[in-house]
Amino acid sequence: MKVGDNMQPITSKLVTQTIIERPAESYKGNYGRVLLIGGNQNFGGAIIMAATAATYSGAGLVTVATDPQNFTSLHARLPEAMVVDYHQTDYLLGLATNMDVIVIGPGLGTDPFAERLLTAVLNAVHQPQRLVIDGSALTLLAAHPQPLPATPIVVTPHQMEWQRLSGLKISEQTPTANHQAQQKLGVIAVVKAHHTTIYTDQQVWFNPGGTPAMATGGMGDTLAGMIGGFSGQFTDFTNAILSAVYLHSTIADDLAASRYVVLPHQISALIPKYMHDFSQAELDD
Ligand SMILES: NC(=O)C1=CN([C@@H]2O[C@H](COP(=O)(O)OP(=O)(O)OC[C@H]3O[C@@H](n4cnc5c(N)ncnc54)[C@H](O)[C@@H]3O)[C@@H](O)[C@H]2O)[C@@H](O)CC1
Ligand SMILES: Nc1ncnc2c1ncn2[C@@H]1O[C@H](COP(=O)(O)OP(=O)(O)O)[C@@H](O)[C@H]1O
Ligand SMILES: [Mg+2]
Repeated sequence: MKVGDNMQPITSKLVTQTIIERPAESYKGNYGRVLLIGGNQNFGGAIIMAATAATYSGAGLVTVATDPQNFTSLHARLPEAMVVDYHQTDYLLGLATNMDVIVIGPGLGTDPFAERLLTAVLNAVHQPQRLVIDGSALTLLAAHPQPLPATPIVVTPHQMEWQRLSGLKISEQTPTANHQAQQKLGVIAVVKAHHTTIYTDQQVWFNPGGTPAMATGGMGDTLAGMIGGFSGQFTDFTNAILSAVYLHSTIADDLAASRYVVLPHQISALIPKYMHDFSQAELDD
């Protein structure tokens, strides 16, 4: 990725300013109610990894709407998460309306059920809920374009999902072309790659971190969960997204110093420690 002249790096200072120390007088309701929707019968791991990342990122309350077959395996690793059968659409939409953040797509699949569920959720999301669209939900959106809710939205495609969504072949995905495509979509775009780039209406950012040790299934599901967890806690949506992208690769880079591959759950396990360190770091003047 050629660094365009108008691209800004995400800096540790931005992360330090975003991940602030928690006031003592607070409770879980202050730290975001996050709903994650995905995990069909083949891709249960995706939503488990996303929910794990959201929980370890400090979300106040995490609910997972998934295939019931995943309930036991999810609770085996993440008793903190509440569950709902994503086939119970009316009940799920009732829950969704009280959520601060909704993450949809990890392991969702692209069958007709998934398509109907995505449409139902997109029609139900309302201001000021924050929406993270990842994985299969992006592939579905590209195949079946539909109006997006008027609320803060971020999409987190890898380069092939971005090709589907933007129409830009991977070889054409330059910062300028990506920015134009993002402006047309009217959402924040996190285009994941060796150096992930992030596009908002105002600015193009690039993530200085990243290692090929991250090239393993579940790494993007984990990022989607981190973005969801951060978006439920930090006021500025863009800074929450940028901080999640930066921390995701910073943890991986540190682990990759002594590991050939970094596993998604290894990153999630370290999120609380890294968030602590950034919340304590002195703001360099
Ligand atoms: N353990 C699990 O349950 C996992 C489930 N996953 C879920 O599986 C579903 C499908 O996601 P996938 O990304 O696997 O499948 P996709 O069909 O979206 O993407 C895979 C295809 O895109 C191409 N591709 C992907 N990234 C590329 C890149 N950077 N450059 C060039 N070509 C690229 C691959 O060659 C392949 O043809 C998603 O819902 C995802 O969340 C994956 O996250 C993997 C782990
Ligand atoms: N060579 C690489 N260098 C840096 N980061 C990488 C590399 N390969 C993959 N990643 C990161 O791993 C993640 C892959 O996302 P994705 O393909 O959606 O994974 P998933 O299998 O979870 O869907 C992205 O955050 C991407 O930036
Ligand atoms: Mg993915």
